[in-house]
Amino acid sequence: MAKGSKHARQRFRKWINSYPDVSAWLEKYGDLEQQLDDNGGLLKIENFLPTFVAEGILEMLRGIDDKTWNLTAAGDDYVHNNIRHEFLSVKQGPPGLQDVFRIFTLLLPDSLFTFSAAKYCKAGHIVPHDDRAYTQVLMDDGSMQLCSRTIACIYYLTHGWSEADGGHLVDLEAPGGPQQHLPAFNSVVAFRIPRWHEVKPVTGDRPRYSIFGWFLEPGKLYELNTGEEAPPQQHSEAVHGAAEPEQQQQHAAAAVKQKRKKQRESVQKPQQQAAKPVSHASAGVKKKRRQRGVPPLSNSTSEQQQQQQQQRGKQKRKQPSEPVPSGRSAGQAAVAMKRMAKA
Ligand SMILES: O=C(O)CCC(=O)C(=O)O
Ligand SMILES: [Fe+2]
Repeated sequence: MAKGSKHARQRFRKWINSYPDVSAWLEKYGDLEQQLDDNGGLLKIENFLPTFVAEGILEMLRGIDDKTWNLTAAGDDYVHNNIRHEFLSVKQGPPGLQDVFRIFTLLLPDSLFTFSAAKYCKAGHIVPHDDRAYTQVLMDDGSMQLCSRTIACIYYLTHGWSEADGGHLVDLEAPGGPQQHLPAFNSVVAFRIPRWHEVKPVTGDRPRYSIFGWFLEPGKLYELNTGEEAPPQQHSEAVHGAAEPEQQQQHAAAAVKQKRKKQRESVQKPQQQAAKPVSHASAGVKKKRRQRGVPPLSNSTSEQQQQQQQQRGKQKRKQPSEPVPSGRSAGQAAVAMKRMAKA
């Protein structure tokens, strides 16, 4: 989008607020969960949005001033289960940012979610982690629902990102060994959680912009990482970029699929029961949510809950990258989108 072009900005705003346009565009990507299953749990999509939309989002993120970006960082104190990371993030941000997040929510319209924008400056990074974490969600009926992250989704926005700029997302569970993904402009990576990965330090001077977030499911779907678990053995120093022989790749993909299926089956049943005491949402509400097809419930997080969450984070920090939940709910955006659909 030409800088300062009012027309381009209007076109961008109109598109992100048009349910028919957004949903028609996303339709070509099919069912996200199915795609993940068909691709060994991780999916990469180039040219994810129309270029003028990607440009519009980038312009919005570039326009966020330094005061608004929050530093998200932790040292390497593994005793307290911290995970080294450092980058800037924003959950509320400028008007329109929620509209941007809403686009991504439509990849899984009936799921709860939480999205933020990120800016990694030079040296910004996250060490290996697997994204397991719980998030308190305030439901429409005023109850709190403890949710687990189930799918991660990251959308990259910096133009002309090259190998020399660093900041690669490294998939540490790729079938053939660690696989680097260049955070290329207008590309998306989504993967099922847990999955070990890291963000290599940004080495160039240009910021690495992204939208990142998670889809959430009610309940404790897994145990949290105690900090003792290590990332999968890195087979070699070299990171795999080249394709494996086809047969080997298929075997590996099948093995990952099988492993994921087993993981999901084994964690869901017992953990959902374990989640009951923390969930105040009515059984009916939960059932409906599980059946999908019912608009997600809003989940704005109150001040008090934010504090509790911060406190918990201090005591037992599990994952690096989720900023303190802000008032904006997981479900609200999708609900708003549904309203748009009716309009
Ligand atoms: O930005 C990325 O490539 C990944 C970010 C990430 O792993 C996280 O926020 O947990
Ligand atoms: Fe992550």
